Amino acid sequence: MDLCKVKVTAPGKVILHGEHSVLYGEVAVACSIGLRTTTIIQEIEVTNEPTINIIFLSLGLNESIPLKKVVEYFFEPPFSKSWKNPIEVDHASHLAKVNRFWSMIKPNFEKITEIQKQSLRSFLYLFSKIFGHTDLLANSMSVEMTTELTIGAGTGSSASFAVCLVAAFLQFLKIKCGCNDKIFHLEDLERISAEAFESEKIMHGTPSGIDNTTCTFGSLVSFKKGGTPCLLDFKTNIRILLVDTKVSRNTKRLVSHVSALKEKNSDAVGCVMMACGHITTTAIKILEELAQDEVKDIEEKYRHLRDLWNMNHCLLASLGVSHPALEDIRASAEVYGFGCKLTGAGGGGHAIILLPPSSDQNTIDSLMDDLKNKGYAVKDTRLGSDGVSLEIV
Ligand SMILES: Nc1ncnc2c1ncn2[C@@H]1O[C@H](COP(=O)(O)OP(=O)(O)O)[C@@H](O)[C@H]1O
Ligand SMILES: C[C@@](O)(CCOP(=O)(O)O)CC(=O)O
Repeated sequence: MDLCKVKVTAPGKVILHGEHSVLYGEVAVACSIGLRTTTIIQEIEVTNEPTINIIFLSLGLNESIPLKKVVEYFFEPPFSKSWKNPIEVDHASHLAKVNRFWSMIKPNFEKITEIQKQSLRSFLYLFSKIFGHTDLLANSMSVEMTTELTIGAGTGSSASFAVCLVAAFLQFLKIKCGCNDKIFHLEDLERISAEAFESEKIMHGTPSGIDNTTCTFGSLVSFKKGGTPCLLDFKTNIRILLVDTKVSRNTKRLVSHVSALKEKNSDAVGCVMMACGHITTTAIKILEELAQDEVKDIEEKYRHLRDLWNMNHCLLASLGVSHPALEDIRASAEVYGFGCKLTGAGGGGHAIILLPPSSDQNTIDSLMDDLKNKGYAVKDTRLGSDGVSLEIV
């Protein structure tokens, strides 16, 4: 049999509306973006002991572990030659087993960075869960991961990472089982999102599920606390600038800040949250209209969206989750008449700037230059890119 090679990409995401207010019961909406993570799995003919080579380029991580040890430690009969029956494991005990394995195989595991530890834990958790009842792995394999996303800055790098890994493992398994599918079907996507959610739990404890859903399916996902993320049945292709303040922020701290503010000003903060909810609902309606085949008054709709982005930002700023760098970016966008808001928890992280289709490229270039000269990182990308995809290799 030929040596197997699989290449998969998955998008990152931004929260368009509903950050913070989602925690108080309001609807939020997230959207995939055109910046992607890529995973390549390649089988390598065995010359001696087979190994799994983990190469996470964005983390400067290159680890090699003996395949035999992984198989002995995690794999269990009954062995199957089908990819179709996902294995259920108890999350906490499987993760504890993964942690024990890493401490055993890599005695300095506790000394590497927390970011690297998280990625290695997730990797082995997913690998052993997906391949754990198969006896199809004999050769060495390399798993290489790269990303266009900034890691740890609210644009869904962890979900994009997990979705890519699961999708690549699943496709690898399918090929090993003799299946020649060249696309992911709905049941594959549902499984990819569900398995990636387990990795999100490793990274975040109690994730909402909005990130893994958005990075798997692409496009727009709405979400209410305590509910299941809902895939909106329309696509968008809006151009944005994604601006990285390079100011690190702590989501938990910002969430606590808002909660303390609400304790003291329950009605006022309640009204702000409700206003954010109204903005989300109106924005979804406009996005839905913009996704129709024949759209009337496009420019007017973009002006309306711009107002909603600006209003949403100011409401978030009133909660104390903006930052001078975010305000600076907004001021630059305002000079050119563009709408702009923080995305995610705020306090730094990223801002998004809405670019209507009529925007003049020279104007966009000038704005980008202004922002770069001020020290921000700027990416020109689109909202609503495809979800996880198989690439031909
Ligand atoms: N390309 C990647 N390669 C390896 N690990 C990654 C990659 N992207 C993200 N991660 C993992 O995801 C974690 C980032 O999660 P998080 O802090 O939630 O950031 P984000 O908001 O970007 O998802 C990192 O600590 C790292 O463990
Ligand atoms: C502030 C919050 O609403 C969004 C956090 O977004 P991010 O992880 O900073 O992208 C928190 C949450 O929804 O869990």
